[in-house]
Amino acid sequence: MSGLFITLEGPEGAGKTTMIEKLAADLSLDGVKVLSTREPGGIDIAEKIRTIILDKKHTMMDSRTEALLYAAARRQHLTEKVLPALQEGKVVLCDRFIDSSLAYQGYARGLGIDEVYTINKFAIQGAMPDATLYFDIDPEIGLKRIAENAGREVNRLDLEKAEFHHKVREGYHLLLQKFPDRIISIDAAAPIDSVYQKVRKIIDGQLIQAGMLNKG
Ligand SMILES: Nc1ncnc2c1ncn2[C@@H]1O[C@H](COP(=O)(O)OP(=O)(O)OP(=O)(O)O)[C@@H](O)[C@H]1O
Ligand SMILES: Cc1cn([C@H]2C[C@H](O)[C@@H](COP(=O)(O)O)O2)c(=O)[nH]c1=O
Repeated sequence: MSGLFITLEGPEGAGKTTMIEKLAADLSLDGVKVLSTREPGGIDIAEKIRTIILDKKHTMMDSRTEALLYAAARRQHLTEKVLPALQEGKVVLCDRFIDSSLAYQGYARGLGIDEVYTINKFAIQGAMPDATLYFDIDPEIGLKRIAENAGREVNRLDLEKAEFHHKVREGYHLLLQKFPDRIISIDAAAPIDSVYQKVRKIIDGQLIQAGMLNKG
């Protein structure tokens, strides 16, 4: 049996981590086997790559180097953690995946969505998510949330100019048009409970469709 691969995407502070934590807890209570993980990271090699990419001192990092490092971290995380969990029939909830590279490196950095997609196709060998929840938020609101979250360390990407963060959002909007069957947009400016209700409804629909949850 193969599991279900769900990715969560969006600009900084959109609420992805908050939603993954709630979902993982509730799905586990419903008897669904869940793996929650994140990119870049989730395993030792990829967490080390994350430290290199997000280090605030690395202001000299070339955009293509950045795109390749994200793709390398993705490859290792996918083969070492995500694919084995899917083979065990688990629901994998992944905080960021290929669409982050397309929006941040492809569009906001200006490398080109199609070029960055090409290197990522090499990295993932067809392992695209079954569904992607995109948390849409004005970057000013997202960055304010992060600034108010004492536990969240500020990283190199957070420190980019406001224009960059607006381009990230624009990039995601282009991806909604490019992948309309896979990416579902959610208004992330709404209160946490209302965002979560929408998320749960979408995930339940996916689980029922995949025969992994019986409801009512
Ligand atoms: N819908 C919401 N309304 C208000 N605050 C929220 C909402 N969702 C999350 N938050 C708060 O915003 C902050 C950022 O949320 P979270 O860490 O979940 O975002 P994120 O998308 O994972 O961010 P990043 O990817 O940049 O780390 C947290 O303090 C969280 O409690
Ligand atoms: C996977 C991926 C991530 N990014 C950026 C997005 C964020 O600014 C950071 C990750 O930090 P978070 O707190 O875990 O969200 O990295 C990117 O630019 N490209 C990618 O492929």
